[in-house]
Amino acid sequence: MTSAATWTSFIKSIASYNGDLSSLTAPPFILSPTSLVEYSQYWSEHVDLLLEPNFIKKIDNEPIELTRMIAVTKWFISTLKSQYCSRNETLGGEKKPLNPFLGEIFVGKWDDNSINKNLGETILISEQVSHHPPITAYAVENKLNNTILEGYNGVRASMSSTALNVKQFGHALLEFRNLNENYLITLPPLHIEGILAFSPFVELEQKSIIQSSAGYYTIIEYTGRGYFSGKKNSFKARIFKNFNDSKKKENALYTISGQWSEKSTISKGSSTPSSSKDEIFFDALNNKPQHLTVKSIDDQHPLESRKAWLNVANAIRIGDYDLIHSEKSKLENNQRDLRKIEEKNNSKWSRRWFDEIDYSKFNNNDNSLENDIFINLSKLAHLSIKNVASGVDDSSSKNDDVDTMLHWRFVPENFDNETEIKI
Ligand SMILES: CCC(=O)OC[C@H](C)CC[C@H]1O[C@H]2C[C@H]3[C@@H]4CC=C5C[C@@H](O)CC[C@]5(C)[C@H]4CC[C@]3(C)[C@H]2[C@@H]1C
Repeated sequence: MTSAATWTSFIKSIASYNGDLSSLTAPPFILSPTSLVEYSQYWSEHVDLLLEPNFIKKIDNEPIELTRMIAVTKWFISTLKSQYCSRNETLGGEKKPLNPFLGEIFVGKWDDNSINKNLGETILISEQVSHHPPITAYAVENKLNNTILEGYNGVRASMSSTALNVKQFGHALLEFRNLNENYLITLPPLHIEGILAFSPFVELEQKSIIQSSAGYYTIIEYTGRGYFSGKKNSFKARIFKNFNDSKKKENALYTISGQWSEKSTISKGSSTPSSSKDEIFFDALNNKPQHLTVKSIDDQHPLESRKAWLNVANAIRIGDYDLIHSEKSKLENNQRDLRKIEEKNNSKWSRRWFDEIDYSKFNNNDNSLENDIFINLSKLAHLSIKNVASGVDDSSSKNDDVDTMLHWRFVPENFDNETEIKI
């Protein structure tokens, strides 16, 4: 069967599809040899921008916290091309990632000489903390500058007539511990366009926010081709003094607009910057991503993603469907056996470097609440702390049918005490 015919039959098979993406058996040519647990690296392919707020000096008539919020917004915009376009660049289009098994890990580092900015070593720690539903937790840590980004991500998907709609769950927390300043970052919904046209690609939609502990609040609105801007991967970001000011666009202190996969410009105030006369904010075409260094497969632990999936990834690369199926089945059967043993022993897989924190246990008079940066930043941004889709505000009716408040948190001492896995 030609791949176009296979693709058409595949599209028919998912027409009435809703829910867990991993249950899809996609044809081999749409499969990526990379596991979803590796996608955490896309948060830090511009390490210099991630760490920049540590080096900002106060400029005249502007609070330094505002200058830092502009820098954090620039770093966040710089992550989007890697997050959502890297498969187009390397594989010719969006692909279906390998579905990580419970406990699958991915570690790597951006060492000094790769970015030669005397920033010190930055490490990536990523762990599949849940298989049903798939949830990846991650941390990016730079000890020299006492800076850490941690977060987790889960997705829920549904098919419309022409696109796959994806809601993201989770959030990211960026902590500058030398500055005693931190940020909450929410994740935008997205949809996969071009599925019927047999060349799928991601387009972001609606909005995501960045909330600073200093009060500053950035809202980023996404549009794509066919919207008023007409260009794919478009966005408009507005930086406000705080959440309440964001109710009126004219309160914006800065406005940034353009394409997150190409160029964007920035101007003071609430007017939309023009690409001609205003200052370039970020140019994704001329800022190549900094790729992290990963140990060779021989030096990897069996739980490390590229070692665990090696045979499946090689089968995908040669497009041998039967071999993909047989190698994948070996790995999945091994996982099923592990779960059966755990069930028999009434034990469960222990997460290595992350803990699931139940925030519903904290009540308002519990003193451990005020030091939790997620609680404080969510309050400033008026965001729900329930397990609703990322960025849902605390007054939304979407909260009514969700009660749980379970969020994954990095446990640095677990990683510091790690003996088996080397970066
Ligand atoms: C639905 C039919 C089907 O399987 O078609 C295959 C198509 C390639 C579309 C489905 C897959 O598209 C992939 C895109 C993936 C997202 C890309 C980037 C990110 C950001 C990262 O920080 C977190 C994960 C996330 C949201 C990926 C989640 C999984 C996505 C949607 C893949 C789809 C299975």
